[in-house]
Amino acid sequence: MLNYVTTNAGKVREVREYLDDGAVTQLDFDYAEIQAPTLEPIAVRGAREAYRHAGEPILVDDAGLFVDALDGFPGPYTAYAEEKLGIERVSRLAREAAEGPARAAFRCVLAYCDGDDFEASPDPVDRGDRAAAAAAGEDADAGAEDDLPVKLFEGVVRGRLVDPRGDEGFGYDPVFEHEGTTFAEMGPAKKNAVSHRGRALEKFAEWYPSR
Ligand SMILES: O=P(O)(O)OP(=O)(O)OP(=O)(O)OC[C@H]1O[C@@H](n2cnc3c(O)ncnc32)[C@H](O)[C@@H]1O
Repeated sequence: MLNYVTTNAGKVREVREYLDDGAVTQLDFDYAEIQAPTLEPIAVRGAREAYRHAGEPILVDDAGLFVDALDGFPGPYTAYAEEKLGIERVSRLAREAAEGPARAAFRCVLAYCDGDDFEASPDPVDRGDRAAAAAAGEDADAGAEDDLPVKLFEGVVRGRLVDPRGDEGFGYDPVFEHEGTTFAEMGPAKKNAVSHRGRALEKFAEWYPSR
C-alpha cells in the first residue's frame, strides 16, 4: 500500500484518478516544510520524516507556482502566498509585474521513500546546512534520517495567470490557464493529462512497478 502524504483533498482526488484507486491511501501528515529556494529538498525531507513516522512506503507531493515576471516567486512559498494574499491577488500582482500576460510554471515534485536501498536520486538536501543544523542541535537525528534513499519525479506545466474562471479543482486552479483553459475548467482527468502533477505521476507510475 502506498501512503500519499498530504493534507490536501484536491491532490488526493487527482492521484486516485491517475493511479489505481485502491493502491493509494491518504496519509494526512503535516511534515515540517523547511525553508529552501527549490521544492526538492522540502519533498526529500518530508518523505524521510513521513517514512520514519509511518514505517510504510511514502509518496510526498510538493508543488509551487513560479511566476516569470516575479523571478520565480512565490515558488516554495506558494501556499503561504495563497493564505496571506489569496489567489486573485497573487494573479493580479503577477500581471502588474509582467505588464502583459503573466507567464508562469507550476511544478510538482514527488518524493518516494520506502526505507529500502535502491538507486536514489542525488540528495538535494544541502550537506553544509544539514551539518550546521545537527551541530546546533536543531536536527538531532539528521544522520539517521539522511541515510534513507529517496527517489524524485518532477513535472512542470507552463501557463499564465488570469482572472478566475471555473469551479473544479483547488488552490490556484481558477487563475492558472493552460492553452486557453484554466485548470478549474478541467475535470481531474483532463487536468492530469497536462498538469505538473500528472506529468510527475506519469514518471512515477512508469518506475513504481519495478519496486
Ligand atoms: O503540503 P500538502 O499537505 O500536500 O498541501 P498543500 O496544499 O500545502 O501543498 P503544497 O505545499 O504542495 O502546495 C503549495 C501551494 O500550491 C497550491 N497547489 C499545489 N498544487 C496545485 C494544483 O495542482 N493546482 C492549483 N494549486 C495547487 C496549493 O493550493 C498551495 O497553495
